Amino acid sequence: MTQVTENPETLHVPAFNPQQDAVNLHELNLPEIFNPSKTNINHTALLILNQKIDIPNFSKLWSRYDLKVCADGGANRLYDYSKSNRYIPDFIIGDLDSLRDEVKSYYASQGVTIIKQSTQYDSDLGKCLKFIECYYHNLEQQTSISYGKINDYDGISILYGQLQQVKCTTQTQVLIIGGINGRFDHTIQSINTMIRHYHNTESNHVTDKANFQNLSMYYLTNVDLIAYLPPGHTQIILSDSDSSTVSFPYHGSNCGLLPLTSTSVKLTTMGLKWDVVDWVSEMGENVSSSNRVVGKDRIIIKCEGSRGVIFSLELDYEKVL
Ligand SMILES: Nc1ncnc2c1ncn2[C@@H]1O[C@H](COP(=O)(O)OP(=O)(O)OP(=O)(O)O)[C@@H](O)[C@H]1O
Ligand SMILES: Cc1ncc(C[n+]2csc(CCO)c2C)c(N)n1
Repeated sequence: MTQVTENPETLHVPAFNPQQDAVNLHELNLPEIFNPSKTNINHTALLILNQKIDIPNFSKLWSRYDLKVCADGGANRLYDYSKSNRYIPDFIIGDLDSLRDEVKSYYASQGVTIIKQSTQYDSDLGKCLKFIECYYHNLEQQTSISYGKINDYDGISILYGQLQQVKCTTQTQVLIIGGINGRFDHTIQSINTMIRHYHNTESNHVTDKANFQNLSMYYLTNVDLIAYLPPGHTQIILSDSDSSTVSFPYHGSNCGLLPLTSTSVKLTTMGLKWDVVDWVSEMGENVSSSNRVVGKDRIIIKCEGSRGVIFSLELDYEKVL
């Protein structure tokens, strides 16, 4: 039987006990996204796509993330963002059809590595994500990639295929700015890339799926954060440590559980204003939008099915950054 419960504005949600409660436990640690600590995440990357940068307190994110990559015209956006104090990325990657000449020569003069990948069978977003994985994989294996030797058609994709055969043990977190709420085809492809990445449907090397789960990716807009919650249980951490008070940054925030995959998903939640039990959700049927965070410290979401659900969460930037 499916069930929706309307909760009070604040709800205690007990910590998840993996031994007792289930296998396949994932964690979405919200404070770690805005202020990553080295104890939980080994590597971080900020990926700038080609849309105007309008994230409040962008400079804080910039200083808290290690590797900075711009996808093609994303470099124009970074260049235009601040004329007085220019932000210098580590890499610019893409087919380079959008990168302006003055931006290219400025960043080249600042030592930025510019990698052309002219294939039209992958988005510049896809190329950058593969590159980030290769970059950290390589760092871990202590091998050196000569970036000048990557073929300028699809060299990153080839390198990516080769590296997937070597197990990687570190955790990388990629925060992506600019992939959502501009052009609709790009927005849907951004969501598709996130789902695809998790389920590894793009690579022939499916022998070691764990490799792909070492990289987590999130989209940030000027109003919300978007994440993929895979099949299994996800514990969404709302505060740094267990506190007796309400976790203010996210408490009361609007959120959505959006079944933007190709199949239905059965959802059970704990910590939302409208919690559900065994609730079948799919496009064209039931979809939970305009829900609200009422859980103290955490929310727990269970997804049953072959695919998970997209989670969107409204942000109060004054509080989270
Ligand atoms: N309007 C937009 N809305 C959302 N995402 C975008 C938009 N424009 C670009 N992106 C993202 O930024 C990445 C780099 O963009 P790029 O500079 O190649 O833009 P573009 O030339 O407009 O893309 P395309 O060649 O596909 O038209 C793209 O792969 C995409 O993920
Ligand atoms: C079926 C199919 N549809 C669209 C494209 C075009 N395309 C996909 S990614 C990309 C690069 C964008 O920077 C381009 C042009 C294709 N190759 N195959």
